[in-house]
Formats: sequence, C-alpha cells, structure tokens
Amino acid sequence: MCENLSPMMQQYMRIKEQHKDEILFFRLGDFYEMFFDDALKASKELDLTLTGRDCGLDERAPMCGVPYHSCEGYIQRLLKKGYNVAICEQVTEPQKGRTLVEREVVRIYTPGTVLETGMLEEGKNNFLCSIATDKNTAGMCLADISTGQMLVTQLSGKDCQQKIIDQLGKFSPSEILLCQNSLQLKRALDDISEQIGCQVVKLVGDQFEPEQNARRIADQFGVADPSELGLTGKPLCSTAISILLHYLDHTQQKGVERIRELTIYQTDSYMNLDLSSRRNLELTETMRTGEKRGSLLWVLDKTKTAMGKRLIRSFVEQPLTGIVQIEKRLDAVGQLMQNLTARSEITEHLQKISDLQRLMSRIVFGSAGPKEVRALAYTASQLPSIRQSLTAFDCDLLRQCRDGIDPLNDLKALIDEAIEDDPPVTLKDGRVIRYGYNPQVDELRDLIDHSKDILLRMEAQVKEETGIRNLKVGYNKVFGYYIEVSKGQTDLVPDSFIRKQTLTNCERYITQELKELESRILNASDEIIALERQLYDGLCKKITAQIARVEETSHQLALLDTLISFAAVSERGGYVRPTVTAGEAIRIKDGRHPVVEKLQKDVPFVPNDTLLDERDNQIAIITGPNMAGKSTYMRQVALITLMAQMGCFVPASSAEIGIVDAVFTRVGASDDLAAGKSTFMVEMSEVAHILQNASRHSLLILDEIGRGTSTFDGMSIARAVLEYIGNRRKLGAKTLFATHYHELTALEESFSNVKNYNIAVKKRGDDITFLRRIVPGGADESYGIEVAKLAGVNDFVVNRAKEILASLESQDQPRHRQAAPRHEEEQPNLFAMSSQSKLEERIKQIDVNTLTPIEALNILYELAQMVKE
Ligand SMILES: Nc1ncnc2c1ncn2[C@@H]1O[C@H](COP(=O)(O)OP(=O)(O)OP(=O)(O)O)[C@@H](O)[C@H]1O
Repeated sequence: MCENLSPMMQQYMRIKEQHKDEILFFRLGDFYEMFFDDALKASKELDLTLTGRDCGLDERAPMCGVPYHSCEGYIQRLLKKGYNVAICEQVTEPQKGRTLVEREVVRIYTPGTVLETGMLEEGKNNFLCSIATDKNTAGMCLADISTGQMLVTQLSGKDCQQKIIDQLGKFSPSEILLCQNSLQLKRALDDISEQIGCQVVKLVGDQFEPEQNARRIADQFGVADPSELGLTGKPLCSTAISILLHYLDHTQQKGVERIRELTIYQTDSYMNLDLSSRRNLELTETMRTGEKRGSLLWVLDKTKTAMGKRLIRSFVEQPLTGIVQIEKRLDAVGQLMQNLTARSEITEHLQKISDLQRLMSRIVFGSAGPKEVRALAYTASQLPSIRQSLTAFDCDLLRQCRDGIDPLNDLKALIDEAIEDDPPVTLKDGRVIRYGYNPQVDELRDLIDHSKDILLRMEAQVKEETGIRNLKVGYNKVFGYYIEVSKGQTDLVPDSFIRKQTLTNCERYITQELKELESRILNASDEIIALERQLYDGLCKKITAQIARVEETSHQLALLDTLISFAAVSERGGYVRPTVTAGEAIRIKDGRHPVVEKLQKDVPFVPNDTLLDERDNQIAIITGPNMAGKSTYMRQVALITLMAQMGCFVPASSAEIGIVDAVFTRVGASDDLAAGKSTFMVEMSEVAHILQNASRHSLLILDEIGRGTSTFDGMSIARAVLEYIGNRRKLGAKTLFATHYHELTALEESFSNVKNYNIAVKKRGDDITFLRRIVPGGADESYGIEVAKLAGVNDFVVNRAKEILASLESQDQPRHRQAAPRHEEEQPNLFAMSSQSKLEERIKQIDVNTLTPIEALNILYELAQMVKE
C-alpha cells in the first residue's frame, strides 16, 4: 500500500482489499462515499457526479457519494445491475485526540439478502436459494431473511434438473447459489433466470464437509443433532442448508438468527405445476404484460395485510393435493362467507395491522425505527378484537387461527410504557423514550427543556446564599456561563467564586457548581440520545426474545387474511363450494373463467359445462372457429380445478373435482424463444416434457398441438400424441385438446374414451356470431375467412381467399376445412379408415402378454362390437 496515502485512505484500501467483488460504500458523515474504480462504476450506473478527494497522492482520488438516509434506492439499482454492495460503517464514535474513527464492513447487500421494506416488493417473498446436486438427486434450500422463513426439499429422478426448474418457477428466488461442481445446472439456470425472476446465479465454493454441515445446522436451529430436524437420509439437503447459512454468515453480520425454523417441504403435498403451465395459466402475472392485473391472483387477492398478500400468492402457486387440508380450507371459507358481520369486523382490524414478519426481522437485525416498534404495539392492540370475532366460527382452521393469535399484551404494555405515542422516525431525532420510563432520561430532558428555569433557580439560590441582590447568571461564547456581580457588591463575593473577567461596572465569575451545570446542559442532548438508544436497544432485545410468539401470530393472521380474501371473492363472484374427491372425475356445471369474467364487465360471460374422467370422457377434442372461446374454456377448467385444490370456492353452479396431481398445459406459441429454439421446437420440447411427466391423475390442456409445422406433419403428431394419452397403459390422463385439424374428430369413432365438442357459432350469410356455448360434436366449419373479415382484413383479400378455398375444395385435396366425416365412404380424408383397417389397427394395439383375463374379455367384446357395426 502506498505510504503517501492519507491515514483514512489507507484504512479504505485495507478494507477494499477484503471486498474486491463488491462496491464499497464507505461511510463519511452523512454520506456513503465510493472511491477509485468503485466511484467510476457507481457514477456511471447511478448517474452520480464524479468529484475528486485529496488522498495524499499527486492526483485526487475519483470519488462520488450518496446520502446515507436515501441510500436504499441506489443500492437496489446496483443490485439490479448485477453488483453487490458492501456497507462500511464507523464503528467507533469520533473522539477528541483520535483522528481516525474505526470502520468495518457491517453488511453485504446481495439480491437475496435484502430485508429493507423499501427495497422489497410488497406481497412477494424475497428468497435466497441454494442447490446441492449429485447425479440424479438435489437438495434445495430457500430462505427469506426478511420473514425468517426457511424451506428445504429433496428432488430426485432422471429429470431432476427439470424438477429443480419447476420448483424455482414456483418460488422465484432472487438469487441462486450453486456448488462449484454444478456448472451444467448453472448454464441451464442462466438461460431461464429471467423467466423465474432470478437476478443472479452464483457458484459458491465446494461441497462442505458433512460434519461441518451438521454442526452449523445444529447451531442455527438449536438442536443437538440435525436428525431432530428430519434431515436423516437427506445429505444434499444438509449441504444446501449449509451453503445458504455460510453465505449468510459471510454477507450478514447480524440477523442470521432470525431464521429459527426449518420446514421440510414435501413436493407431493402440492400440485405439480411446471414453469410453462404457471405462465400459460397466468397464475400470478399475465404473459403479455407481466403484470398482476389480469392474473388469477389479481382476482383472488383481496387481502388486507402484507403477510396475507405473500401467503395468498403461495396458495395460488401451490394448490394442494391432500383432501383433508383442502376441505379444512373450504370449511373455513364457507363459514366466513356465511357470517358477514364477524368477517367485516375482522377485516376492519386486519386493515390496521403491520407486516409483523418483516417488522420482526428488522427488530432482530437492529434496523427497525421507533415508529416501526410503535406499529407493533398498535398491531397488538387489534389482536384481542380479532380473537373475539373469531369465536363466532366453529371449524378447524379458524379455531387454529384464534388459538394461534397471541394478543401480545405484554409486548404492547412494554412498548406503551417505553415509547412515545408518536415517536420520530429515527433515534437521532430524540424524544423516543416516554417521559416517566427512565429517571435519567427525564432529568436530561428536563435539563434541556428547562435550562433557562434551572439557571434562574440557581441565580435565586446564589443570591439568597450570598446576599448579593443584583447578581445575574449570563452566558458568553468565551467562557460559557458566568455570574455577574456589580462593582458595589463585590465584597460579598464568597471565596468559592473564581474571577474570570473585569468590566467597567462589574466583575464576572464562575463557580464549580455553575461549570458542572453548564457541561450537563451542553452535553444533555448527546447524552440523552445515547441513553435513549441504549434503552431502545434493550426494549428491542426484550421483543426479540418473544419472536416465536410474534411469528406464530403473524402466521395465523396471514392465514386468516387469505381465507377471508377467498370468502370475499367467492361471495362477490357467486362462487360455489366444490366437492373435492379422491375420484377421477371433473364435473363442472356452468363453469366460468374467473379472470375473463371479471375483465369483460360489459359482455356477459357464457357459462359452460365440463365432464372429464379417466374412462369414457378422458379426452375432449374441442373444435371451433378462431375466437370462439376454445382457449378460454380450457383454461377455465384448469383454473377451476386449481382454485378448488387451493381451498377456494369456484365460479360455477356446481363442481365436483377429483384431485389431480398435476396440470400440464401446452398453449399457443411460446413468445420468448429462449436458447435459440424455434417455435415448433419449443412446442415439441413442451410436449415431450408433458408426456414424460404427466400421470393418469394429471389434467392436460393442449391447445393446437402440431400447429407449428406442415399440416400433415402437424396432424400426424397431434393424432399420435392423442393416441398415446388415450392409451391407459401409456398415460390415460384427462385431457382437453383444442384443434383446428377437424380430421382429428374422427378419433371419437375409434376410441371410446374420446369425445368431440365444439364451440357453437351462428352463421348468417357471410357473418358469424359467437355463441360461446360448448356443445357435443365436431365443428362443421373453420370460419377462418369469416373471422378474418371480422378482424378487419380488407374485402379484396377476403374475397380472393374465398375463391382460393373454393378451388382447393373442388380439387381432391384433404379437406382441412370440413368437419370430420361421420361416414368415411362419403368424405374420405387423411384419418378416415375402413372398418377392416380399424379392426386391424385395434388388434395390432393389443399386447397379449400383459393383458389380464378381464381386460382380454373386454377387448373381445369391443372387437365383436366393431365387427357388428
Ligand atoms: N364463455 C365466454 N363468454 C363470453 N366471452 C367469451 C367466452 N369465451 C371466450 N370469450 C371471449 O372470446 C375471446 C376469444 O376467446 P379465445 O381466445 O378463447 O378463442 P379461441 O377459440 O381460443 O381462439 P383461437 O383459436 O383464435 O386461439 C376471449 O378473449 C373472450 O373475450
């Protein structure tokens, strides 16, 4: 290091040496300053003026800075640009005689370790994620230090990487940490990081030693052995937790203790929704704009608290698969719908409740201001009424809420006693501690507020003691407070007075007592702030000790808020309680699309029925003109199923939902052609993924499979996919399949589990009217040209298209426009088969070696029927 550098700059260089990878925010007074390279980068990224600072060298050090009080926005912008920020604070007070205050890095900001309210998105968790992998197994750990939540899960199987991606799609972590050996995974995650809302994927050191892992985990959660946490047989989970904790240890000096509980996350307790299905179904944001408005969450979220907002988002993203839990939620929603009075009372109180989870993090971290601590007391004051209103209900979950909400009376009393009713934002502003809480604070405040009175009182007292009638206490800048005695009375001045100044008519003195009072008055402001901080820190410690109770209370409040939101939306929307069963059927009467219905207020939504099961109604092939409403209908079925499994009522007049383990969707052209894949390639990768991962208990929504290639190829692929899905021994999943290939409707005749539907339209002359009603049977025409006309395509093109179509139809071309033939002799087409070849085809499908006797009998019966027909 250059010896010519000033001592402060030497200190800076020493610290910067340890933090080469971060932009160093170096605290100087009320500013964070950046120097040298950091200054050049920050001034460019943040549009800051670049100045220079004397540093002892010939050239001034490039410098720029941001105000300490408004640094959050700047830090956030740097994080978004991929930088980390190290905060370097003064850790000793400047003292007389010591020129250099000590400084050290107290915290490193990274995207996944933010906990400042202003830097976090409301209603969304900010997860830091770590992943440890080994061949076909992975351990994944997620932590949100702003709420103290930590989850861990183990994933395994040949498609482990895809499972990781699907889970990441669910949690959208801001930052992902991987072991050095996970290079391949890193590449895959880099490609999709934007889609899952992740700002950075990092490789962080090698696998940790198992023993070291165990020790760190046991320390964190206060157990003797990690097996007590349910981690036995999950070494990769332990590694993932350790990676995350070590990272927090490195980046955060305080607050890691906020993570107190570990939840083992069982993926099969939740419906499997892969990344593209989440996007396609627009669960939390729309595909086109990426906004919440227009998503399912937008319809369902009427929560009043930030905690409720985060929980309802996770309810929407993670529908359940366990009937018992779903029923419990439905019971609660039903009861809340019935008792409007109690519900409104609770809602009113919820509106006044702060984000207790994030508040507690800030208290533990030591960054909560007095107003926030006051907000805790205010929140606590709402709790008894909420508990009281909850007595009106009688069901498991609402009872659990009532029992779990702790009124926190003691904390409220503690805060009420210690903190002023309307304290300032920061401790520095003073007057945080309530009068009467601490005698020393009271005395100092009296001294500050009444220093004049105190001096007058002292003056009177000295007058009386000395008998000097015209004695006065005054103040000047040279020697502070003094006692002034006029010349005529100086003989009465006692020995204890020390003469300081002689004027024409008077003498000025000081006394020991006066000097003491003076230093008390002058120091009182500093002293009171230090004392208030000490008392305030003590109070925060007492609150922190009760964190478990506050945490449980916040969890129950979030749950209550979410259930009330479901109830409010269900009531307003005229939703009904679904019957959730372990059976295989989905029967919906008068189902509606919750979002489209809400968006198009002026056009009445036409309800439609659905019947899907794993037998005769396993596959519904839906045809109909463009714009008829096929996609809307299919998505509506998926959303109603999801809502039921979330524990919410559904937009229908009745609904029976046999639990599905997954919803897979393949909808339209994927607009972002990630990793250089063509539209068709993306489509086929998605189809491959669905066929590989779906089970008989999944729901498949397939919209126009095969559209991205030539007609014959497309039709062949679409039919082959349908045959695969329709074969119970291969897949057998319930499927809604929309297509413009009307030829596919011929499948209904060949397979008993396929049913045709179309969305009805009325044609008058050249004009068509969309009826939006789903009816049995295939569509009779495509009406593509009519829809083009409706969309405003000019007459020339429309008329010419009609001519071309007529000429195509007159030739012996495959008739893509016409509905599937009922009788293949009348309308031969690509997939129409003779009875004989159908029979042959069916016989070829039979795998005699795997048939049970009863299946063999059924097939024999089926063949006999075919021959008869
Ligand atoms: N049941 C309904 N009631 C009222 N309006 C509806 C209904 N279904 C769909 N719509 C309206 O029709 C529009 C078109 O629907 P949708 O996109 O589902 O058609 P589509 O048949 O899938 O079209 P394409 O084949 O061109 O993709 C929707 O945006 C919606 O406004």
